[in-house]
Amino acid sequence: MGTPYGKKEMSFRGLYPVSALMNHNCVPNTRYTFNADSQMTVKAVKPILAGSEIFTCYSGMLWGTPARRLHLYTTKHFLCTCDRCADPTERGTLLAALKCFSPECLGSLLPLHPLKTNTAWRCLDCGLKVPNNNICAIQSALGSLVGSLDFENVLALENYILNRITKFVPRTNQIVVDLQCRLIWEIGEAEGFRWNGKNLFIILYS
Ligand SMILES: C[S@@+](CC[C@H](N)C(=O)[O-])C[C@H]1O[C@@H](n2cnc3c(N)ncnc32)[C@H](O)[C@@H]1O
Repeated sequence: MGTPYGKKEMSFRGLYPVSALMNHNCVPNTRYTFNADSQMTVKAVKPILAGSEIFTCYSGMLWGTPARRLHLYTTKHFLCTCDRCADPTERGTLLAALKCFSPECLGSLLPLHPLKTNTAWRCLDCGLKVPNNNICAIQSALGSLVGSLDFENVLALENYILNRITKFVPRTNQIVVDLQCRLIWEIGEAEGFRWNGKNLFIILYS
């Protein structure tokens, strides 16, 4: 367990026999926190009707469907089939979307059948169909790119988001969202850092 970003990440294991009864949903109805004594608190994030199931999320909330499903499969041994996983657009968030491979098209590629692991992907705009192995190659190259980043260099990170990564993926993609969260984290933590009042706004809202 740990905080998602930055130097304050920590790792520990514990036995939580009551909360361990919760099943997973990619749109859970609870969230959990730990205090300094490692006690866990589970809170509802929306009204839960008496008798309905209480869910938690075992995976990254801001990861796209292929990343969440792979993580759940390798760590918890099941393939999630929840409504969010079944929806190619993930409720319009387009977190997994890649830029269309066709040079003239500005559209986004999304999985055609997200519950099938080897699904082809299709452009929402031009309809171009791309086989799953091409998509995996791009995803792995993007993972290596992000792995080489220095997350503590705030200006380099901002420049990277504005000028480099968004050449390859749409701004909705989980990598851009994750980098934005890291940037916010770093700005909040950086000693004496002064926000110029412009760039972050552009990153977050353009
Ligand atoms: C921590 S246990 C959850 C409680 C468990 N269902 C029980 O009855 O004790 C985690 C396991 O529950 C199952 N599980 C949880 N959420 C699931 C889901 N959305 N779909 C399929 N299996 C799930 C998986 O086998 C997973 O490894």
